[in-house]
Amino acid sequence: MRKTIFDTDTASDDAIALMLALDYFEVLGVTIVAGNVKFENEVSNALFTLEYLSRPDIPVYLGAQRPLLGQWRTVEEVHGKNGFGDWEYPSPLKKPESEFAADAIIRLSKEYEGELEILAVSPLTNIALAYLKDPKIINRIRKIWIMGGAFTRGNTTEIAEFNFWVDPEAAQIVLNAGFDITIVPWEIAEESATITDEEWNKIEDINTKRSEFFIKVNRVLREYSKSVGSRGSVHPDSLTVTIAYDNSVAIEKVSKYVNVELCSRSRGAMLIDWYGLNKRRPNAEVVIKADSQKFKKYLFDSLSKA
Ligand SMILES: O=c1[nH]cnc2c1ncn2[C@@H]1O[C@H](CO)[C@@H](O)[C@H]1O
Repeated sequence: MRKTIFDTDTASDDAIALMLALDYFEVLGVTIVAGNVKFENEVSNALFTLEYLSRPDIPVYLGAQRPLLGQWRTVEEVHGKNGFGDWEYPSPLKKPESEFAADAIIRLSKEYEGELEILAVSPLTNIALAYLKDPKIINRIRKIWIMGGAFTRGNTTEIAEFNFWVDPEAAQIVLNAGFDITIVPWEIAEESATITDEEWNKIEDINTKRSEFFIKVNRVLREYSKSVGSRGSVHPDSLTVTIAYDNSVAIEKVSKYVNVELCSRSRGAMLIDWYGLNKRRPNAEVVIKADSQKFKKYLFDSLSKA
């Protein structure tokens, strides 16, 4: 099995993405970063998810509790107060590790040199810190799969997607470091990874421990997504993990030089040099079309497991 680290600001869809990652990969660690909701809620959500899915053996490492430089806001309106749709789940017994997330990423990249992949469904602060401490890490990490960026329809500002918006400095550092990167932008998820009412009802009917988990953690996400005009709950992190596992889910991709804007109103905007105007080598593959049916088949298969 391919070896991965799951880097997450654990709320709603992050937890479903973690469930998929546990099915598809050997997850060597879960690293927590500031983003969606209060840090302590993200930690608790990750610990609980691992217990709920009977994987308390997987270590959880605490990472950056704020972005490198900027101010950010958490988005409880999107995921519920605790990030898990206000579900008052029992407190997890499992505890996090004492090693700092960025140090764990560096150590694991040495132990599994050339093999380790990172599933980055969160702001990129932890990965930027790991790179700043040990720049040679770029030669040891096989691949980083990033959920981030919007082409034009920002979900956090007019132009910015949440993960890039929370820590655009970190995103810029990671994108320009020299890693092998694939980016799954926001609009691709909205197009291909939105769970409609009909699909939501089908998930309710599956009636497994996993489907019950899906419904509970995503309840507020669904209401929020519909209130801003999406056709249902949007699952960008789950789509990213599925594309990492089966690249044929990404139907169209382009290799381009990608950067992130750091300034004022357009802070966090994804800048794609479509026409090679900068004469810079492509630093990322960007997914521009995904196979919705194939993604949903993977999701439903996983939710149907006992
Ligand atoms: O409005 C939202 N819908 C879905 N995900 C969101 C939203 N706001 C923040 N996130 C979080 O940021 C990424 C997507 O931009 C996802 O990683 C999700 O965890």
